[in-house]
Amino acid sequence: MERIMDHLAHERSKAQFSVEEMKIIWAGSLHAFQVSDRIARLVASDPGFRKDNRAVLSRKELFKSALRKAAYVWKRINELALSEEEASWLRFYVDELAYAYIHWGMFVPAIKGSATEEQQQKWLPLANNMQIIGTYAQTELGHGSNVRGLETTATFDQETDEFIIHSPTLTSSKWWPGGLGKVATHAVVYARLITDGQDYGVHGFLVQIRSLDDHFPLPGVTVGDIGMKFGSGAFNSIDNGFLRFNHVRIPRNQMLMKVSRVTRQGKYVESNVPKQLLYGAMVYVRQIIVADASIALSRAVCIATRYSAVRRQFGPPHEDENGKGVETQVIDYKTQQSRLFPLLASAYAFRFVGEWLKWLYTDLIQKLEANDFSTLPEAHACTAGLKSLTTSAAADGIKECWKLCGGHGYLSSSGLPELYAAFVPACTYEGDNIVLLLQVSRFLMKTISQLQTGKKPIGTTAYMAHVEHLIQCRCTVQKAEDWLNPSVILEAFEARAIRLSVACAENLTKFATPLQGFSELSPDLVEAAVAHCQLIVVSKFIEKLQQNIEGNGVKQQLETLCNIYCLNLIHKHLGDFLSTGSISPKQASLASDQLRSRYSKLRSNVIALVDAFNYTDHFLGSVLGRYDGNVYPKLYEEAWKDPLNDSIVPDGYHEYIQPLLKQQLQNARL
Ligand SMILES: CCCCCCCCCCC/C=C/C(=O)SCCNC(=O)CCNC(=O)[C@H](O)C(C)(C)COP(=O)(O)OP(=O)(O)OC[C@H]1O[C@@H](n2cnc3c(N)ncnc32)[C@H](O)[C@@H]1OP(=O)(O)O
Ligand SMILES: Cc1cc2nc3c(=O)[nH]c(=O)nc-3n(C[C@H](O)[C@H](O)[C@H](O)COP(=O)(O)OP(=O)(O)OC[C@H]3O[C@@H](n4cnc5c(N)ncnc54)[C@H](O)[C@@H]3O)c2cc1C
Repeated sequence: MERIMDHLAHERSKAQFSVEEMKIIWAGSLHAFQVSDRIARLVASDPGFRKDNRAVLSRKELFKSALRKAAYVWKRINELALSEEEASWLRFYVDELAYAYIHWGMFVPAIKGSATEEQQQKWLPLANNMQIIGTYAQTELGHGSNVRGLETTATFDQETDEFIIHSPTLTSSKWWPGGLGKVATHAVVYARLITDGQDYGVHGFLVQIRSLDDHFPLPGVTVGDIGMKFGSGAFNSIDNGFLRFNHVRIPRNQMLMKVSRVTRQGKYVESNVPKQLLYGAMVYVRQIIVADASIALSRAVCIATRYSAVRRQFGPPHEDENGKGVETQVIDYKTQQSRLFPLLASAYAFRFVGEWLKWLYTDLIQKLEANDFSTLPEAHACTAGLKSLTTSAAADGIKECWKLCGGHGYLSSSGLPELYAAFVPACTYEGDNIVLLLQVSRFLMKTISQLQTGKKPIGTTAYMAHVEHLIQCRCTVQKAEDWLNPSVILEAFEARAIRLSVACAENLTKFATPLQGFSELSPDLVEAAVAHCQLIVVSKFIEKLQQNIEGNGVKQQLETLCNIYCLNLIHKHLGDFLSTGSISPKQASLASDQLRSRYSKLRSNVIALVDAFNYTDHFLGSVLGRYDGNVYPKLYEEAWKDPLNDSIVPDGYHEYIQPLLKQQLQNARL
């Protein structure tokens, strides 16, 4: 036991940079680090936030435990008079999916984004004080991705000045909203607005669904939970629900009227803001999900990295720091490094692109407030594309981390199965990842077509202004070290992205209609969108390195991580880089050489690099990822805690094992 604890300490002593400074870089600022660190410790030390028993709870127990914790969170927020920032850190570190995620993450943002000032004044205080609990009811049984295809209707009744909310078909039942099944009292419901016999498409409405007195559904409302979901804990602590309306009436002023409104006379009036703002909550949440992706991936990487340094298999016996003969740490196998280190680099890359996306979103909101809608299409494309790219990579990465931990990774106590089950739906919710990439490709094709009209591309598409150069330029790499030059890397990624996009644009012209072309070429369009989004991540990582980064050795580590992120992408997408002529086969081989050399350079720093995430053992929730590396005794301890070990002889022995054994014995004797 001592040896293993010493072992991680030895790993930490090898770090060539200041972990404390890296923690600040990871957190985003000294202030963010201090607040998050304080709240993380507060949660970890409070037995009310215990979560190590989750895997063995039944669905009902799990749900009730999540309700208890959500109420306790609210109590602590008020008792400690936490600021909004501190409260959101508290909810984050409690790490239990419950209705509060949707209430704060979607219901409140939907009101902020789509309600008028007057409506916000009425509803936000109620929501902010938890006098009502809200959900976001958009998806239906029959339609999720195709929002325009939603069937729920909101028909204006001029006589009573009300909307009648109705579910005309089974497929129009709302299906999936979190917190809806058993908890929410109110919902932002997306329904087709019909007035004067005309259908104006999907709009948002604020609908009360349960009584605030006895919690029973209001007349005309049928509501319940949609059932168990993937994994044992994960999303099963939350009540994703179904909801059907039978001519439920709401006052006219509960239509969210920032984008358009219906007058007392039933006239539909559009305001000067683009109708896409109705989808504003999705832009907001997609940006948050990118940050979630870096957190989920970094958790998994932290577990797999620490465990890989503890775990030893095979190899000629080495001498450890105490001169004892020991086997090889699995982290020293080059295959382990080539699977793990790019994931570590990706966690950092996603962190920085998430930081930038948050800035982009804040900038968008400021512009929208000044009635400047010019950056909305780019913000939509960036949030959609990066949500897709980072969640797909993080979900795959978590799965890989679990395999990197061998058999023990499959144990619930590793924390990895539940992390995977909790995160993998991020590839679907807030927009299916392929559907979102198709939105990006639509934006790219539009940008390319506008190049011919002389319109200057801006922001993340600014590189397209250099299309003539990028289409024919040749990569200048001659030796492996040349791959460490950021401008060389950037140009290779720009060339690959624009060449894929331009090829799609040219191929689209060969079809009878754009619709037919988009449909036939959609796999290629998705690849072009991925290339563009990867370029964004690469360029934001490189930009981050151009900032003033303080701390002994910190910048050097980030440079190595950035190189690994970029070179590994080249390695994985070699087909694209070669087929577009963005690099040559010889340069690809030099990139692989350089990648191997970067792994060796990173090796002695990896434990410190995952320490810089500053995750408490409570938050990590993993025996394999423990800070002290004391894995084996704790695994053994955890095994004893399983309910099956409550009794020496299991329940069922007398009914099913003993009679069977007896029967077989008797048969043998006969
Ligand atoms: C361990 C970690 C745990 C983390 C736990 C977190 C908690 C989890 C909570 C999960 C909550 C989940 C909630 C949900 O899922 S809510 C439902 C979300 N639903 C979707 O995302 C649906 C996806 N579909 C869509 O977004 C759209 O319908 C789609 C964009 C696909 C529409 O395509 P369509 O071709 O029909 O286009 P439109 O006619 O609708 O659009 C026309 C133009 O509008 C532009 N556009 C589209 N969307 C937006 C937007 N959001 N903002 C701005 N602009 C937008 C589109 O590009 C078109 O523009 P152009 O005409 O200029 O091309
Ligand atoms: C855990 C979880 C929580 C959720 N929470 C909420 C919530 O709080 N509120 C809410 O309203 N919704 C919620 N949702 C629903 C979620 O937003 C939808 O499931 C999501 O938008 C995907 O839509 P879909 O299920 O209709 O998938 P579909 O669109 O039916 O996708 C099925 C397949 O078809 C493909 N596909 C679909 N359209 C196209 C196309 N045009 N081109 C190419 N391929 C296509 C997809 O790529 C996918 O492979 C939640 C879902 C999950 C899993």
